[in-house]
Amino acid sequence: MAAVTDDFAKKCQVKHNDTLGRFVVAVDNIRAGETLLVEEPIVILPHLGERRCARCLNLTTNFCSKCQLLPLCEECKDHEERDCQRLADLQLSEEQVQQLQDSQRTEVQSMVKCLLLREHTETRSLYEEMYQMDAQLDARRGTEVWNNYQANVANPLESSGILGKLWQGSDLEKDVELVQRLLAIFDINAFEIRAPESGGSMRGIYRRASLFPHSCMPNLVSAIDDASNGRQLKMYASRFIAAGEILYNCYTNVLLGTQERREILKQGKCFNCNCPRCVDPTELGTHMSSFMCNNCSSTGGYIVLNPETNQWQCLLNPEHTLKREFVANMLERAKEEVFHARDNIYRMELLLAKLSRLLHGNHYVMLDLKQNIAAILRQILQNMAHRPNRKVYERKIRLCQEILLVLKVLAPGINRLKAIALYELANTQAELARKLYTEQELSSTDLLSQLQQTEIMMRESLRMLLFEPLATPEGQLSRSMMRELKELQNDIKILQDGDDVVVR
Ligand SMILES: C[S@@+](CC[C@H](N)C(=O)[O-])C[C@H]1O[C@@H](n2cnc3c(N)ncnc32)[C@H](O)[C@@H]1O
Repeated sequence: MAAVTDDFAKKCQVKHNDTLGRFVVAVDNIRAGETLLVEEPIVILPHLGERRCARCLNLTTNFCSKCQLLPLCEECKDHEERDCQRLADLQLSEEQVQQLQDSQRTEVQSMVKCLLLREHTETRSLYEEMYQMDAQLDARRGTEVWNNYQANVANPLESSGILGKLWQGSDLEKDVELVQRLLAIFDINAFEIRAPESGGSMRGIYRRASLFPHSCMPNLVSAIDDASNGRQLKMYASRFIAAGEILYNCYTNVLLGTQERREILKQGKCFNCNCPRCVDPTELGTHMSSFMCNNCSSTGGYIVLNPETNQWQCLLNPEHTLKREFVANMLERAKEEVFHARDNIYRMELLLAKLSRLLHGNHYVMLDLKQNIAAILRQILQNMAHRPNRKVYERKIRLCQEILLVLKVLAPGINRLKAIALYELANTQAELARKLYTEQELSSTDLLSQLQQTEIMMRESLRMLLFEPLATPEGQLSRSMMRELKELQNDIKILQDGDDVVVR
């Protein structure tokens, strides 16, 4: 566990300042796609409210019958012997065990898993490194999260007697905030990793990767290989990085608006993000949080949150404003409507048309709708029994182009979302061109030119995805794209040789 490549030591330097705490800078120039770090997690934890088998990480409600303190699913016979034995040796009473197994207290098991790292000489240094991570205790003390953790994790651990028994003879008991510190370290430093079941996720704590500060315009990409239970993390440069530049990861979803991203970072990670995107009310001209100005919409007037006045004001005429409560209520309603329209393409298209009178076409709520519509169109196009007509292809192409335009600004360089949107666009354009050619609505010269354009997009997408570890869904996609690209190149060659019958 927790092996790390030498690249980090060679290419990165850890520094400290008052704003960022510890952060990392590039020692030398770094090429786009260059790997900086390959690292295994110190520990893998379930999300709050979930329990996962200590052996296979599948969701379970069962516990190991020997130690009774760590979850073990029905399929797995045992978990790590030294952990099991150490816990069994504590000889907790039935009542104490019950207290710790309470279904409201799932974080207790995560804490036990981490405390066990300290118990073995092989893993003690990992525990100590984890303990040094940023915890932001001053910002968290007395908050709702703190109080919940106190009631559901710290107090039960304390009163069950497990801490006293584990720490007998050491002075750890004097550290009255130790449990809160570790819980805060999980919240502030964890990376989201894929769980064994489809769509599920878990948390991973990584020694070096947790040192990278956040920017909503990062210059790094993180990818977690989930081929095995190892969940190896790779961090690579998304663009050229000059020596001395700070290396930034992104802790949030780039397809959220500034207020939402900042709120997540403030609540979850205890800092105010002041990256170039967060301080620009137009979000680098994408208008991902902008409203239409009723008075100036014909002349391109958009209402944005003016950082100086803290009011929603039109960029063309600051007299035109929206009340903060109106903005908040409107967005809440819009998100609810999007949620209810999900899976129904007609309702989503109607909602998109309705919201376009209020929100900029790139507003993050609009982009969410567009992504959902594009996903349904993909399913329709994949099922030829639907006999999709030209308009379906054209609609999907348009949506992919609109999403891509925003991503090109927000995520310059290598980016997974951009690569996938580009692939979706290329693929749909090629399918439409082939369909039109078969229906004799496109000449072989036009088909050739369309397929050549598609090839350029496909190669660009593949160029980005090839940096992904093979065992990730994106890594797998890149392998199937290579096959598609070969077929495409084959068709292009046939058309160039003038043997168009084969392509039909
Ligand atoms: C995962 S840790 C990063 C490493 C941390 N600075 C340290 O000293 O260990 C996340 C914490 O770093 C700080 N941080 C990261 N990015 C920041 C940013 N853009 N602005 C201010 N603080 C930031 C915040 O305190 C945040 O809770």
